[in-house]
Amino acid sequence: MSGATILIADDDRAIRTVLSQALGRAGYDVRTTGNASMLWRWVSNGDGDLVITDVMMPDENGLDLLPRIKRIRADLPVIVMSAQNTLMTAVKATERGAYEYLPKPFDINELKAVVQRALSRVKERPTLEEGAAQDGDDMPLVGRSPAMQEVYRVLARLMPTDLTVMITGESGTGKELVSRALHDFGKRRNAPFVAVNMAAIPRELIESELFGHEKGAFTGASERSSGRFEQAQGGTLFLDEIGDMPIEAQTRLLRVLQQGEYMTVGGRNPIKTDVRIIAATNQDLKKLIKQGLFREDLFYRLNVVPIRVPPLRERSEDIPDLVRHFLAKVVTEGLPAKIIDKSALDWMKGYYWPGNVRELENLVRRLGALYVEDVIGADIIQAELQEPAESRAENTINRDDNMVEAVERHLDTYFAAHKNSLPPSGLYDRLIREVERPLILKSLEATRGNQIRAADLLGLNRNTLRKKIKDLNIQVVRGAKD
Ligand SMILES: Nc1ncnc2c1ncn2[C@@H]1O[C@H](COP(=O)(O)OP(=O)(O)OP(=O)(O)O)[C@@H](O)[C@H]1O
Repeated sequence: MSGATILIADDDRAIRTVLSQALGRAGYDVRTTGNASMLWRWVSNGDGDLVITDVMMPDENGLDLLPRIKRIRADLPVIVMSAQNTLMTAVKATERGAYEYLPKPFDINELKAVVQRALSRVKERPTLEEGAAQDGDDMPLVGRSPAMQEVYRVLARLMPTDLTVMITGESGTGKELVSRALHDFGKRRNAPFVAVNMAAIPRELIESELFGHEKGAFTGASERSSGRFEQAQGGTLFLDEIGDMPIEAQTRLLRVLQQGEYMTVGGRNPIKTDVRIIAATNQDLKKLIKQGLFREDLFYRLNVVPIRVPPLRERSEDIPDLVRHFLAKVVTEGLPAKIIDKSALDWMKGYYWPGNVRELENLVRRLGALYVEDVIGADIIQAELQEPAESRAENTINRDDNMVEAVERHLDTYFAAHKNSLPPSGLYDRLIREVERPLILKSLEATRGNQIRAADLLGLNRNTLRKKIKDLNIQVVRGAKD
């Protein structure tokens, strides 16, 4: 729709200039203003085919103007750009009827593509009623890094839809929190959110857990029982650790996604279902597909919109905000208030965070519970977390060392870091766990996930190994062919 008129409101002259040049060159008529009142005047006069507005302007917040624009000109697409890059800005912009939300800084070509899309589809997007969004303090997801903003942008676009979503990310990155945000701010928010963790349910019970069972369907089924699909009716079903779903249950799930109905275990009549599915995994599903452990057709049904939650090490700039958030949270749990100083924060930014945000949250809780110091410095953090990412390579066991020497050196550093005090109690278990985890992981790798052979290799009883795998939260890729 070349020749269309675009109205731009931003109090930053440089942005106005860049946008008006780029869009002018693309063949649009562009009008710019530095305040919201001029924009409102143009819109109420019926001018313009599309609006691009900033949020913070000297006379009014662009997000407050948005519902008024939509009330008088519902079809006018509005693109909101903002440097206030929180999930709530993205959610509010979407809820109030923005066509698109672009966190600053953005790529000018991306903006041009959005403008083109908006003008070729001048049609009102479904908007949500207002009132769901809350401000600042209750922010469900903390962090304003570019990596998280991208997540927020996708979330905001998905909220008014029922699309199936697949959330991937390492353990502890916040996948469940993302799925909750999608539900809590989406159109199903008044209906149930039901979360099921595939890894936590015995495999033989998963189908009955999800779809329910009839009385007498199997030994022990003395009563009819409703499944999670029934409990989530009208709402959202969050299928966590989807890679652990047994293949028979996958077939059943695929049928639900294809036909919108399912049968209980032992049941004869199909039951209609209206549930939004959000799946999550920290495994590589493509690898599981190759190994015949995950159905490819189910993968494509679930992977309609993929969201990757980045590991914490890729967004270390979020660490200070997250630390502040967790410090405030532990105070509400009755633990003393602490300050984590800048040297400590800097050190944390260089750490690898294998357990991601969960590890950070647990660390903050430990600091509150175990240390008498009001101000926590880098030495304490270092002792708690052992070693920063950069020094990891130097500190790992030197190939020429024997293990005893390496462990001794490691412990010397650990004790030295505590200077005149002792490390927190529980050292024995902590250290053994640290050795146990890689030992079991490597043994499973060597036996390609075969637990019987791994138990044999380790000289452990099979049940003991199984329990350790569970306790240490180790993901086993099962069934790989030798
Ligand atoms: N961005 C965030 N802001 C605030 N808290 C967060 C954030 N991300 C994660 N958390 C917190 O970290 C912990 C782990 O998050 P969550 O359970 O959502 O991770 P997950 O990726 O689903 O983990 P797993 O794969 O192990 O199930 C939770 O206590 C959650 O509240």
